[in-house]
Amino acid sequence: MTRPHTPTLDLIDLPSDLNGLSDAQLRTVADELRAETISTVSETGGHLGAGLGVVELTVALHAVFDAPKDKIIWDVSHQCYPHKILTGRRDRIRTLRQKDGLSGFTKRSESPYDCFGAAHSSTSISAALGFAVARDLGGEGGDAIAVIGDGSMSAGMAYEALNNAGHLKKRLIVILNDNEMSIAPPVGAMSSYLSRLYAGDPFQEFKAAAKGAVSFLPEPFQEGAKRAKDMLKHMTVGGTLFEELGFSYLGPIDGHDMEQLLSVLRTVKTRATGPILIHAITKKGKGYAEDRADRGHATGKFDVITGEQKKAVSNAPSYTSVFAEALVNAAAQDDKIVAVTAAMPDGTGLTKFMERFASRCFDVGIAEQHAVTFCAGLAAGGMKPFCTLYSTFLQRGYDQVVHDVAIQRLPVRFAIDRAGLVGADGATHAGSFDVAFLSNLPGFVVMAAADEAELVRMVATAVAHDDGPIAFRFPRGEGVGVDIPADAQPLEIGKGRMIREGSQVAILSFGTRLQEVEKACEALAAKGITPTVADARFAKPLDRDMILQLAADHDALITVEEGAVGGFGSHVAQLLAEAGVFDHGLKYRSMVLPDIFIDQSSPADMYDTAAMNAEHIEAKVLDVLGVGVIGKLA
Ligand SMILES: Cc1ncc(C[n+]2csc(CCOP(=O)(O)OP(=O)(O)O)c2C)c(N)n1
Ligand SMILES: CC(=O)[C@@H](O)[C@H](O)COP(=O)(O)O
Ligand SMILES: [Mg+2]
Repeated sequence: MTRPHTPTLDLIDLPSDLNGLSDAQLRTVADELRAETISTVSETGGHLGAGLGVVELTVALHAVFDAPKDKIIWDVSHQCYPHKILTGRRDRIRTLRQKDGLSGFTKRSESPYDCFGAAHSSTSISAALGFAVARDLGGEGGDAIAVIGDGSMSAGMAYEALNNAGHLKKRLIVILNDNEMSIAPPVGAMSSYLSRLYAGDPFQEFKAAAKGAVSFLPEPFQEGAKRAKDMLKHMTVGGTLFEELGFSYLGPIDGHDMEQLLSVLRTVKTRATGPILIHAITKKGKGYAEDRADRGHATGKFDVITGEQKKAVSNAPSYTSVFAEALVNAAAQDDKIVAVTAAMPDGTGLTKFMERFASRCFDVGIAEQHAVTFCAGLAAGGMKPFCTLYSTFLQRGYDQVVHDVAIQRLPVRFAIDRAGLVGADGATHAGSFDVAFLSNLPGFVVMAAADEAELVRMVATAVAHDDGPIAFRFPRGEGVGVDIPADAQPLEIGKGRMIREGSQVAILSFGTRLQEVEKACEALAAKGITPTVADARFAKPLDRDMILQLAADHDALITVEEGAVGGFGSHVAQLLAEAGVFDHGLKYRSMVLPDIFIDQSSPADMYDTAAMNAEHIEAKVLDVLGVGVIGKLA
């Protein structure tokens, strides 16, 4: 594609290069930065809308503040592409989200301008407050500035931070980037409250004008401050929730109006003493995707002129859609089934459920902790809640899983999407830990689907299981293309299944690595080795009989799972050890994700890094049998 013409942006390598530019030139930088962002994401895919919404804010922040001394902390940081372009990474920006390329999020190891890494939401105010306190205690840094979206303001952590900041009264700047969008349209009373703060005509008719803001302003010692004063006369001041929490509230301001932004930020920089919240109104997807339903939140590669996305042809339905359809079908039969998502109705497939059973589907906003305990309450109240979260985001609700669900043995059904390595979102989004952190909880049932037919069976199993918490996990992306049972029956709890009988070595798979195991077996067959293969289905309770029989019948047993150490394989090892099987010479190997955070790439490549693809399984079999190890894997 033709790269956009960016003569002014070409002058900028680092934020300090913005210093000599006039305000008019900064406006031009913003326009060119927007074009460069669109052009980049058209080649890489990724999070487009959020970045487009903060282009002006990014330029203004870097023009007014002095990063990396001043700490600019991007919440979630899916909006950080313009920031990366301005902070010495423009030459690599088209490697975004690719193997060995730039991360799609801020990452401390990538640049000193990424002072705090993120990808999960609502951490920025806490981190900024930490920087502010460190600074005041003699640590490094100047100003601490958190930029947080309206969607991310739904999470409890943001309020924990505001509460603490309002009390500590440190100089701290929070910019609330309010675009009235999360990934989906925002939900909740707080979202309505923010909208009320600028109800009507956002930037013209603000009644409760000058009082607080004017006292906050400097004498008009420069042009910018004069403009700021004129503007702030029209702002809503006084009585906001943020002020009650101890913040000065400035806003709402037009987050695309460079003049307003520069004026307000310069004023704040000069005058702020305590915590201050600037409420900026922006449009997600500004300048390219603002009219789309999703505002261009995330996209594949696309043609800039037509907007058409270059989609890979898929042969099988995604696991997510198979899950969603199975749940909708189950809910049609059972009116006790309810579904909960934490701001990911599309990502989890629950949109379908919402359309069909609106009163039984709840988008609670970005609030995983609440989602879990809300489900606990629903279960205690006699419903059958499906708490539908990505593995990585369930991490945030762990105490709730333990304290509110497991200890009370409440039958919350956890549908865990994005299990295992997810690809371009990288380490922050990998679903690596759920098997480990759920399987150690007394009374939990933990399942992993080997394919989409199994997933449907696990939905049926979860519906039927009223005896305590139950979880099933499945990966991002397409299924295998197997037939899906029309009338899936619940599985017997704690029973695995034999896939094929062989000899010498048994491979016990948990989850979708089963396809890689099958491929490995084909390669091994050519070498005259025919492993037994079983699908464990359950990490908890384990199929003790099957596992002990496999151990008795083979020289070696290998477990394979898409999770970190401490999960399925560790439980199998514990069983074998306790049963004294090792005393009789069984060779045991456990293939788990390695003890590193794996950076973004394709899932297949990430599993290659993890040494968990078919060739690695084949090598493991050869190794454990002492047959010799193949080529590059030696
Ligand atoms: C804890 C957590 N839950 C869910 C997500 C998925 N997620 C990423 S961005 C996003 C929406 C954020 O909305 P907002 O903060 O308003 O930013 P915007 O995209 O509108 O700029 C969500 C739900 C996440 N990153 N972290
Ligand atoms: C930034 C974020 O957390 C989400 O946008 C995430 O990238 C979505 O991932 P999926 O594409 O797997 O739904
Ligand atoms: Mg938003």
